[in-house]
Amino acid sequence: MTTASQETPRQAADAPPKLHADNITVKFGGLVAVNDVSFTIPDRSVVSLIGPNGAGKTTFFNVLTGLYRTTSGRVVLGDKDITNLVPHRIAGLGMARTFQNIRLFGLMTAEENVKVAMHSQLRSGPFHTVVRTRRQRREELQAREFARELLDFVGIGKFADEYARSLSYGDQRRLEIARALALRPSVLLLDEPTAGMNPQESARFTDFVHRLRAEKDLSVLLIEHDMSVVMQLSDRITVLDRGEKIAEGGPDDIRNDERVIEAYLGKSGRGKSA
Ligand SMILES: Nc1ncnc2c1ncn2[C@@H]1O[C@H](COP(=O)(O)OP(=O)(O)OP(=O)(O)O)[C@@H](O)[C@H]1O
Repeated sequence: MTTASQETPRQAADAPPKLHADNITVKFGGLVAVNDVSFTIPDRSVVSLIGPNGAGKTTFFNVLTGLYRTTSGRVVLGDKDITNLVPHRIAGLGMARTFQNIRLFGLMTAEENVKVAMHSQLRSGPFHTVVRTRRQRREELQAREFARELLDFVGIGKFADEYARSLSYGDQRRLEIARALALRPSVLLLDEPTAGMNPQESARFTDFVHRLRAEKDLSVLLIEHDMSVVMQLSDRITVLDRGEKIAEGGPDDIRNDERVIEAYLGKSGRGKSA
């Protein structure tokens, strides 16, 4: 049997879709931020969304996670139509995300941050919060164990009792991922996960995503500006420019695609930032 870790990128890219977005258009007044973009995330694959500044990547991401509404088009997760559902419903159905700007509770410990994320999934209701029942105590214990397991998995188990704000930048990013994993997602969306990391942290992060994919049964969608991270991690890359999908393929196809080179460098070769 082939495990996820043994799959070649090509096999992973050909797996059945875990998520598909069909003909997504998003308009802000007169501005078309995303124009008729279709896209799939194959099961247990790493897919990256790249493009110059203002290409529409974040807008597209926000539509997938329910933060923005589509003007038209459809998003399907597994076999469920999730178009324009509210973010917590989409998260509950198996799509978790991290944010470009870290969103942690600085004055809570790392473990507490993960447990807060888990809270929506605990079964005990308000009654059990007032009257501590055996079920509630059991759930708390399980939540604690699962939080510790996730912190170990992302490599910051030894900081479980530290305040989130006292962690290094790279470790805060790891904590964000632990919080997202607490939702037991089938699709994990990472918005510029290496932003602000130094080269060593980025390299460690790349290894970590390889492990994530090998050991957790999930697909990853990445918005990332660091091309070496994108090229090392992605089974498939989708390129947006000015709201349009201009290319899609494996790292080698994208590296050599004329339209992509032009979108990044401009016809005259004057650099646009990635
Ligand atoms: N809430 C909003 N209201 C109005 N315009 C918006 C909104 N969000 C994004 N836009 C516009 O939509 C376009 C696409 O922006 P978006 O942030 O999705 O691009 P991006 O590819 O993520 O860029 P970056 O790499 O700089 O983050 C831009 O012209 C942007 O100004």
